[in-house]
Amino acid sequence: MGQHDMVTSPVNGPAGGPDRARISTAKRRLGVMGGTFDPIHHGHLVAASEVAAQFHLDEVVFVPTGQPWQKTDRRVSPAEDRYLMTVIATAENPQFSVSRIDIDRGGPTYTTDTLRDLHALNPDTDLFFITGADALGQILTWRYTEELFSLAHFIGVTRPGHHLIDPGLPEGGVSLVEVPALAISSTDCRARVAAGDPVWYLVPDGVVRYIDKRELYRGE
Ligand SMILES: Nc1ncnc2c1ncn2[C@@H]1O[C@H](COP(=O)(O)OP(=O)(O)OP(=O)(O)O)[C@@H](O)[C@H]1O
Ligand SMILES: O=C(O)c1ccc[n+]([C@@H]2O[C@H](COP(=O)([O-])O)[C@@H](O)[C@H]2O)c1
Repeated sequence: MGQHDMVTSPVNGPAGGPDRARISTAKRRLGVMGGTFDPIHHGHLVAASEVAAQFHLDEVVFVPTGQPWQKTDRRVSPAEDRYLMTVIATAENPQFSVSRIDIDRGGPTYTTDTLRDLHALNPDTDLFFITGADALGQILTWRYTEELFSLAHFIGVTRPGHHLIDPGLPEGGVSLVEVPALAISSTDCRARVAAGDPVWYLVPDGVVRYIDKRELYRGE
């Protein structure tokens, strides 16, 4: 049996007969939480945790963007800072992991590349790409969408201030899911730090300390 195979509950045979264990070849279910994470905040973490529970995911991998090509109108923190904040934020949850694939690939980050690489690294795995309502609304502007939608099932999650609607993905390609509403954004966190306001409890404690130590977002 391969490492990803799972044994389902045994199916009982006829009364008095032998039990027969039914072996399923169910694929591993990997959630993918892509984001710029500048900084990562509790809105991201709650969305990933809730989707993992609702969709019976085995794991959620957080994938910080390398170069978020649609965010050229703003300063984006170095990838290593965003990566380390993501590692700190997810470290205590054994179901969460972080991947450097988008950072190490170099160049602009396209989710089609992300999902292709994750398939190569994780055979026999179904991918579930998690997006907030705002990102889902923009998905038809992403690159290589003709391949994108065949690589994963997309899960759009509610986000305060944004309407959650299917932007017209191929039939069965997207699920819309309600998650606990946290009106937190990275933009607001950066603005608060720049203004000298606290971000305690908006981001994990370790991320507050990292922002402070690295003097991120000051003077922005
Ligand atoms: N509070 C939230 N609730 C649900 N989903 C969220 C929330 N914040 C972000 N997301 C989703 O998480 C993913 C990554 O988001 P991102 O890293 O760009 O954070 P952000 O808060 O939207 O950042 P910024 O304010 O800098 O644009 C996107 O799919 C986004 O829609
Ligand atoms: O593939 C694309 O062209 C594309 C364009 C914009 C955003 N994305 C992905 O969407 C996720 C959220 O991005 P962002 O910019 O809202 O942090 C992240 O994984 C990005 O790589 C992907």
